[in-house]
Amino acid sequence: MLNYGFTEKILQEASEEAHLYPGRIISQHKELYKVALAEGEVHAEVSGKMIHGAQSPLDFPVVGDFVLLDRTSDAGGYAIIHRVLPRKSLFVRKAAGKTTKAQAVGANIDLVFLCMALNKDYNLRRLERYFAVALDSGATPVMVLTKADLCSDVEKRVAEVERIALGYDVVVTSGATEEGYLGLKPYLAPGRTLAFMGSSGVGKSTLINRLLGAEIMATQGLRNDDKGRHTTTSRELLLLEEGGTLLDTPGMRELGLDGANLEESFEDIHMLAAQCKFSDCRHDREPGCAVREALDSGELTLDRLESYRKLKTENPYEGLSSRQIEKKKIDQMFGGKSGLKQAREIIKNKKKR
Ligand SMILES: Nc1nc2c(ncn2[C@@H]2O[C@H](COP(=O)(O)OP(=O)(O)OP(=O)(O)O)[C@@H](O)[C@H]2O)c(=O)[nH]1
Ligand SMILES: [Zn+2]
Repeated sequence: MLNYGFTEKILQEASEEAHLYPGRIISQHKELYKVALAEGEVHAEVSGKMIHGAQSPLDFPVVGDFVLLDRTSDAGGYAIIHRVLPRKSLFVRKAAGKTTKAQAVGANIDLVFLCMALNKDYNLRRLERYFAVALDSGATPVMVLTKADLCSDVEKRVAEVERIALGYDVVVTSGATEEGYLGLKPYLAPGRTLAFMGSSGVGKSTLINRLLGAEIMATQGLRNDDKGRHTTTSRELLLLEEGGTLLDTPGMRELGLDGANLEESFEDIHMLAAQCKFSDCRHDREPGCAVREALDSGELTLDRLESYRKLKTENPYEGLSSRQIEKKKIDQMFGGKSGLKQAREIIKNKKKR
């Protein structure tokens, strides 16, 4: 049980409803969940009450969630999920079009490896976006630079990434050697849930297989022969040999560029902007602009400022959490300008917290 990341806090919360049993979602296929309990694994569905009471798709369980079930065996029919326990973190894919709603892709991830390869894939601006998504989720990000064997200037790259990492760890790995993954090992711990994010082909599977160890690697091999890689029976929450769990879903891997938290990942620019003479400074030609001063002194690069500006125009919901986005949409629908004002207030308050 504890292997699957159950903490004292979770068990405490679960014990408040003594007639229900705590479990953790290990996979999902449409409305059918697979849940790990102390007694084993069961198939489960959500209760009718949960369906009717749901206000958003985010109210439903997702892989990684701790839930409360009505039984410990599905021999007589699917178990029923009655509650989703409070989440420590949540990764959300934000709406692409107007009709699609936010979709949860992973819950209760403690630490997320943001992978970028040290070859042609290397792109600081993209890493900044992943970083922002991670900060938005509540998980702790770790920057992972993969394929070190393909790079002749690793130190320079590390220094560049450290400059955008705001003090979070930067690790270099390589799948080319047996020991190339060892930099990740210190992050494994019993009860801790890890996940990987990064573009396709950067070497996530290669690293994951090393972390999983021999036994589960065979399972992975089987899955690769299979067209449907993630089927009802496949597990998306995996136990690691060294302790801890790995949450690996297609949705998590691909989770890209929306839902970014610009407030935190561009903290340096925000701090500079706060020192501009005018509070509505556009950092263009205004006198007393701290951002332009930083550009002149080399403290801030033009690249970074431009990627910030670009992201800002691409993501009108910058700095807002999923809940706040919903609020902002409503405000915009009914309040026009005042709605926007309110959104700014939210951002300000968020920063203060
Ligand atoms: N040179 C080199 N090649 C690597 C390294 N790690 C992985 N590769 C190769 O890069 C390719 C992609 O690696 P994967 O581990 O499948 O990448 P991934 O990030 O899991 O990709 P998706 O499954 O699409 O998300 C494979 O051909 C690997 O053999 C590395 O450290 N160095
Ligand atoms: Zn300015």
